[in-house]
Formats: sequence, structure tokens, C-alpha cells
Amino acid sequence: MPAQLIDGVALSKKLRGEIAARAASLTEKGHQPGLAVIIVGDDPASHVYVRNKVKACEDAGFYSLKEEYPADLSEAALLERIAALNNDPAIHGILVQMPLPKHINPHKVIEAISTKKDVDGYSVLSAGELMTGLDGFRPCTPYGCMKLIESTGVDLRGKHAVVIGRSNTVGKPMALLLLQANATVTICHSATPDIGVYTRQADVVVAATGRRNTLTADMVKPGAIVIDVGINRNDEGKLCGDVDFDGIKEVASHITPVPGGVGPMTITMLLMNTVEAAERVAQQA
Ligand SMILES: Nc1nc(=O)c2c([nH]1)NC[C@@H]1CN(c3ccc(C(=O)N[C@@H](CCC(=O)O)C(=O)O)cc3)C=[N+]21
Ligand SMILES: [Mg+2]
Repeated sequence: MPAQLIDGVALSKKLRGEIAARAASLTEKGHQPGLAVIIVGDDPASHVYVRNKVKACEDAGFYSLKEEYPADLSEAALLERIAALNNDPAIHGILVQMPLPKHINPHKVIEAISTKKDVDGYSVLSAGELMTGLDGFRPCTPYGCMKLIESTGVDLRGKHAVVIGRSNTVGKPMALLLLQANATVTICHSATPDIGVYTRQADVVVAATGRRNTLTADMVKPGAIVIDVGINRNDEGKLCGDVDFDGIKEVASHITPVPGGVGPMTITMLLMNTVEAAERVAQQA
């Protein structure tokens, strides 16, 4: 029996409706949520993502500020812009689109963003809050993956979850969120000799390697939930994920498509973190 599709567009639509209602109520009280997105350089894919983020903000009733800079912007100038946005009361969230040009140190840039406005959840403090179970902003992609898993109605307690990939933005925070939901968690990565040994025992697999066909049907336990974080292009230039969707959909119980799975949810959780940031400010006013 083929797997059920986990529809990230439909779930996003539902959540964005709830976010828009929270934004409207904040706006009424004079605290319209505001997100600043900074993009440096002219990477076409990055510009597409940023355009989608700005549009999502506007659709949710946020104030949206997009700042575009040429690739030769100095690190000092970027840090200065972040300092100004940290002090701007109309802005509740600051996102600096990655990757940055090579002459700019991304760690320095991320740490310059006020923790109260770190809606990407990329800073060392946000990472520490996640690790220790404190309130803070969760990185949007793994946070969105958790919502997609929750939407299946399957309780993670005691389940075996396997994360493939160990990046600071996806794999590592993903593993911590699954652990917080009481799953038994395994992290596989490029030095794992045989990933299938682990994934064949998994009730949930999250693939986040940035490589096509990281996960194939023979590596999946029948009835597993498969979440595909990858955004790759196949030989025909078509968007595809890290998993062999056509093969795995015959084995898994639930699977996310690419596009239309994790991608839209990443943007939705960015909106969620930003509305949350604005609510925290409003509560203190
Ligand atoms: N500071 C920072 N924060 C980020 O969150 C961040 C970043 N830098 N740099 C790049 C990655 C990538 N990312 C995506 C967001 C949405 C889609 C998305 O909406 N994807 C659509 C398809 C889009 C298309 O057609 O290309 C989908 O999967 O359905 C994809 C990728 C956020 N990132
Ligand atoms: Mg890896």
C-alpha cells in the first residue's frame, strides 16, 4: 500500500492562518510583527528563497524589510546594519540569508544578532537553549520537520528516529528536538559505513545530507515515516530531495514530497518564530 503524503503546503496554509490571526491581534495593539531579511550578493537561488520569505511575511500581515547588498559589502558594514536593526523597535526578527560571501565570517554575523531577534535560531545561545530545554528560537527547518511528524498523529515516545546529516542548521538541532519528544535518536553521517543498518530499524527517518538517493527503499522499514529535507536537482534539472521518493512511497507509511514538504514549513516556522518574538515584546510593553 502506498504511503500517505505529508503535505507541507496544506499544513503551512493552516499554520500561516493561525499566525496571521496572531499578527492581526498584535497589530491592533501597536505591535505589528516585523521581519528584516538581509541578502548579500547575487546567488539566484538565495534570491528566490528571500523573495518567498518576504511574500510569506506580507501575506501574514507582517511588516517586511528586505535589504539587498552587493557581494563586496564589508563585514563591518554588515555588522553595523545588524546593530541598527537590533535597536529598531519595528523589527522583531532578523534573518541574514546564508551562505555569505567568503570574506564575511558567518559566525560573527550570527552572534551580532540580538538573541531576542534570532528567529533563525542559529546563534550559540539559541543552540544552547535548545540543548538544555530552555525557551528560545528553534531553527526553522528542524522545527518544521517536527510539525510535519506531529501532523501524522504518531507519538514519538519510545520510537527510534534516525537523522542522516549533522549540520548545525538541520541535523544536530533535529536530533535534539526528536530527543526532546522522547524518541531514541541515532545520528548517521558521511563517516557512517552503512547507513542502512540504522535506517532499517527506524520508525522515523529524517534525511538531510544534500545528496540525492541518500535513502532508498531497501533502507526503509515498512511503515516508517520519512522526512526529506534535501533540495537538489536531478539530471533533468528537476527539483528533488535526498530520498528516492518513488521507491520509498511503496514502503513507508508517510512521506514528505520535494517540493511541497519541508521547504514551505521552513518559511512557516520563520513566521512562527517572528510572531512569537513580537508577542514577547508586546507582553513586556
Ligand atoms: N539564514 C538562513 N536561514 C534559512 O532558513 C536559510 C538560509 N539562510 N539559506 C538557505 C536555506 C534554504 N532555505 C529554504 C527555504 C524554503 C525553501 C522552499 O520553500 N522550498 C520549496 C521549493 C522552492 C523552489 O521551487 O525552489 C519547496 O520545497 O517546496 C527552500 C529552502 C532556507 N534557508
Ligand atoms: Mg553529513
